[in-house]
Amino acid sequence: MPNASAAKQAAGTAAADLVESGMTLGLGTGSTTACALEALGTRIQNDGLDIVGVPTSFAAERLANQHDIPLTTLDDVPRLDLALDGADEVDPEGRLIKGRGAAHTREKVVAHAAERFVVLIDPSKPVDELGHAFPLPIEIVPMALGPVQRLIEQLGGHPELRMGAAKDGPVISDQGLWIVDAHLDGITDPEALNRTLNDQPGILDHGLFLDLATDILCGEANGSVTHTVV
Ligand SMILES: O=C[C@H](O)[C@H](O)[C@H](O)COP(=O)(O)O
Repeated sequence: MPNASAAKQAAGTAAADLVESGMTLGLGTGSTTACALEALGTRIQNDGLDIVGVPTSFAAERLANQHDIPLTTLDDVPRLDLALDGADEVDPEGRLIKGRGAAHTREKVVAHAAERFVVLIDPSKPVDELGHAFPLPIEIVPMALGPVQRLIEQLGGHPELRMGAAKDGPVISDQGLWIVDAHLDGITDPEALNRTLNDQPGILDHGLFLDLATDILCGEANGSVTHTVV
């Protein structure tokens, strides 16, 4: 992946090194996980690594195909050995914000099905408190836009319907739904917000990932990687 930073490459390579033949994998979405998929493709080609993966998005599916990574679904493989994925923010307790690429709903399904959920980041991702650097992505049924926007305002935040860069109108997720980015200026109680959002009709899922990460691999620009077990 020539455009990825050295830090992302380091995290991606370290993640691929955790993989053993016979494993079932969750294949995450984003630029950091793309480095891991490329490294896995190289191991398949050079070492005959025997794996099968469940992709978390159409983008991940296409990348996996490019790297000759065999694919399956959670219909056929109920548990995964390892899920590899990126994050937008990681707090000191290993709680995450994900979904800058609007893939968080499938990513959460896959992470939840995995024995280990390995999060690949670079030094720009660790934060003291979630929700300052990135808004919280919320995938919604389009007709629930008004109620969800009002909920975010009641929570003291600012909702923004995500608009397409390459098309007019809202970004459409892989599920055909819309994304509202909740600008919250800090999430002081992620567990309470998680419960509130999970209780709101019309929300399919949101980008708070709590109690899911088991390992954080943080790549550095010099090629070293810090492995934190959560
Ligand atoms: O929807 C996108 C995903 O949650 C990504 O895993 C996340 O945004 C991190 O992406 P990147 O590795 O490109 O920073």
